[in-house]
Parts: sequence; structure tokens; C-alpha cells
Amino acid sequence: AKLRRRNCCTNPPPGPWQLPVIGSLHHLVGALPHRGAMRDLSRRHGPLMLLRLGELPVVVGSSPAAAREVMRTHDAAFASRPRTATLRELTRDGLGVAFAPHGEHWRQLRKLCVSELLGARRVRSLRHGREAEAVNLVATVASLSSPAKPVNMSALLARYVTDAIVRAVVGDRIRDRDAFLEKLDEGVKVAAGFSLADAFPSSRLARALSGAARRARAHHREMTRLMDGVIEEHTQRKAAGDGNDDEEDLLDVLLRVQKDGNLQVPLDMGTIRAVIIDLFGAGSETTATTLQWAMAELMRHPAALRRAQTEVRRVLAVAGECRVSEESLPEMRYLKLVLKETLRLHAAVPLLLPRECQEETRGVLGFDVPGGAMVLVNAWAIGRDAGIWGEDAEEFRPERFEDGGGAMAGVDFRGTDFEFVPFGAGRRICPGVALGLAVMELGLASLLFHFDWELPGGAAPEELDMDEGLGITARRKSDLWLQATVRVPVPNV
Ligand code: HEM
Repeated sequence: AKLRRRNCCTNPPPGPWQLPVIGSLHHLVGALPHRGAMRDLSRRHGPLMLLRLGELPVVVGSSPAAAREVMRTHDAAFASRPRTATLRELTRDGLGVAFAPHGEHWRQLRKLCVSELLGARRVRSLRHGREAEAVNLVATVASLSSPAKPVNMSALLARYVTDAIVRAVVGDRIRDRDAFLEKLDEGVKVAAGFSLADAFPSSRLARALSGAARRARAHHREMTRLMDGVIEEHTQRKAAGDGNDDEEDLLDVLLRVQKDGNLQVPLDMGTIRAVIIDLFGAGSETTATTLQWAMAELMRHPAALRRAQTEVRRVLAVAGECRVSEESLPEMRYLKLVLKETLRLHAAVPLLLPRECQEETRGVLGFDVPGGAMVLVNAWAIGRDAGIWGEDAEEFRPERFEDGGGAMAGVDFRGTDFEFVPFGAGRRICPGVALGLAVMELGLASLLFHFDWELPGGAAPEELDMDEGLGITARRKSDLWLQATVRVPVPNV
């Protein structure tokens, strides 16, 4: 592997100049990797470019054609995940699903995710838990709001999403929620921190000096302890007959499959723990980030906010409902477009999860990708490309997806249209799309139904800052504080 990493093929993609030791690291320092550096670099070097982070070749695709090459034409060659030192420590060598190397272990767990854990039928069957969490969210907003007191919607939305996902996975809240949230957050940061040991896999000195790999190891230990507590609580609750037994949660499903023993890879407790951590890790931050951006974009665009709110209130008035139930969501067509437009502008995982080229692959947009290269797709840049989306590409305009809304109206994000890939595509496409959308639609509809919204201190919409922070996900740099006024009474919890 070391040799492969160092070898370069005869016709590599173009890329920026490189220093002998640190490679292209200096091009990325101080910039958001997906935005400042990688998009600008790709404008200069082309839709498929080669960077070097220390010893590690990194190939970045930044156009629909490049995305199609990576995730369809050569999907099998790029279907593995990189096994950098940090990721190996963090994920116990890819024991779960999201960072598992391409192979039988991943194939079996992936099948389980798609058919049993995250499919549309299962997501529907978990709706009561989600609805209860949406009621909790609006009740909390109502209890914290007063005429002159804005609420921190970033924090409340993150908590709502975590509670909804945790409830889907283990059937209830978890006792150590705050410690758990903190650890998840830290995990995202550690995974994003590209360490010396990752950049110089052949250097023992770099490995010894790398704090990131050590932090990843400590994080893994702590996460294991927390997860064992969660599984223990779940077992005790079930033994005591508490909770809603009609709704099989995802941990129930995993334990049932373990007992049946008909999976072709051993589903031991270590693997179950790793899958659960993946579901929490992959599901909460992404969904929360998207929902926070949706709310922020609506605040920046009062006409869109009014239209979405009018629609939600009309649909529920016709149905005679006093709170949002999932049955009414299919009628809320504009709300779905708001989320779609948010996913376009704010791909929550801007470079998707990294893939690894297993062996030298020729003819990728006419170039050779070296074996061992990390392969990234800049979904964020593709979503904002004026050449694809038109002159108003950077504007928030959900109407572009409406019938008659223009050339891109029918473009979808479920992996068939390479102009719009916030969930990736191909074998590794996000299996959690249905759950993520259900949590977001329900949460957003509930907030729009019960409250009117303003920026604190009567600030004008254009004053709301829309800066992104640094990390593996594209979250808001600063928290979103909003003023909520109750318009439709909030149900009792
Ligand atoms: C707005 C919400 C979400 C976004 C934007 C998102 C995005 C992504 C992306 C970009 C990938 C990598 C795809 C690739 O490599 O091509 C991914 C993978 C994954 N996502 Fe999501 N995701 C979301 C919600 C969820 C939810 C709710 C879950 C489950 C609870 C989930 C579970 C996973 C898993 C398990 C993987 C790894 C799949 C594999 O490696 O085979 N995601 N997601």
C-alpha cells in the first residue's frame, strides 16, 4: 500500500504545483477545503484534479461528468473508504458500515441498512416517535420564547434531530444525552482533522507525533463505553416491558437479526455497537445542519417563508388538524422544495464521504487515478455551479424545482442526476435519505405551523450572516437566534 501511494501513474489528472514534502497542504491551509480552496483550484486545473496531502494522493471531482465517472462508470473501483490512521482508530478499522472497506462485511451490513433499518417501510413505522419529538420541539420553543427573548434555534434543532434519530435507533431518549451529543460532535471534528499520521503513513515519526490518531483512539474508547450504557438501558427497558412494543426500533431489529443468525458476517456486539454509532454519527449532524440552513434561508427570504407557512397552515386547516402529523406532509409540496433548494446550496457533507481508489484506474475523464488515492466529489461546488444552475445559482429560489420552473425543474437528489448529489450516488449512496427527509419535513412544518418568525431586534433579512464553519460537514459558523411568536397553540406534552 505504501508503495502504491508513492507510485504515480503515467497520465495523472492535472493539479497544482507541489512541494516535495508537504505536497499540496499549503494550498488548503486556512481555507474551507471545499469552498475556498478546492473549488478555486478546480477552476484552474479542471473538473478532475490531483492534489497531494503529504504522501497521500487526493483526486477531486468537481463537475457532474466527474461525479458520474466516480460514482457510476467506475463506482466499483472507488467504492472503498480510505483507511487513514485517524479513520482506522475512530471506526475500529471500519467495523460499522460508513467507513467499512468495500467487501463482504460492508455488503452484508449495507443490505441490512437498506432492507431492514432505513427503508421507507421502516421509516414510516417509526413515525409516532418522530411526531412526539416534533411536539417536544415546538413545546420547548414556546416555553423559551417571550416577546423580547430570542431562542437559539441551532441548539434546539440539533437536539430535536438527535432525539428523533436516537428514538428511531433505540426507542427512547438516552440518559447521558448531553455527554453523548458532545462525543458525537468531537467525533465529527476528529474525523475532519487531517493528521500528520494520515498525510505521512510511511513515517513512524509522523505517527508518533500525531495527536489526532491518539485523540481518535481515546474517542473510540469513550464512545464504546457510552454505547454499552445505551444498549444496557435498552435491554433493561425491554425486560421491564416499558416503551412502545409495537414499534420495533433499529436496535431491536439488529438484535433480532443477531439471534436469527442468518447474516453471512458475524453480527457480534462490537459490530452492532459500530453500526449504531454510524447511524447516529451519519444521521444527526447532517440532518440538523440541513434543517438549520433551511430555517436560516427562509429568514433571509421572507416571500419563501410566507409561501411555505401559508401552505402548511392551509393543508392543516383543510385536514382539521391542530398539530402536524406525517399524513399531511405529502400535501406540503413547497416545503419539500424549500428543503431541496437547501440541500443544493448547503450540501451538508460538501465533499461527500471520502472514497479510496483500490488500484490504478485508467480512463477517468481521460486520466489515470493512482491506486491508494483518496477520491472526493465536490457536491457543494457542483450544487452552486452557474454553468449548470444558471446565473442565479448562488440564490435561494425553491421555485426553480417547480413544474415550469426551468431547465433544472425535474432534477433530483436521489443519485440519478449528477448535477445534484448531496447524498452521493452509486453503491455508497446515503441509505438514510428517507429518514433524514422525514425528520426535516416534520420539524420544519411544525415550526412554521405554530410560530411566526423574526430576526432578533427587528434586523433586516439581509443582515443575517450565512457564513459556514470549518469541518467535515458544512454547518453554520454562528448559531441561529430567532424570535418566535406563537400563532397556533402548542399541544400539551
Ligand atoms: C440531510 C441528511 C443527510 C445527508 C445530507 C447525508 C449525506 C450522506 C453522504 C454524502 C454520504 C456519503 C455518500 C457517498 O459516499 O457517496 C452518506 C453516507 C451515509 N449516510 Fe447519510 N446523510 C443524511 C442523513 C442520514 C441519516 C438520517 C442516516 C441514518 C440514520 C444516514 C446514514 C448514512 C450511512 C450509514 C452512510 C454510509 C453508507 C455507506 O458507506 O455505504 N444518513 N450520507
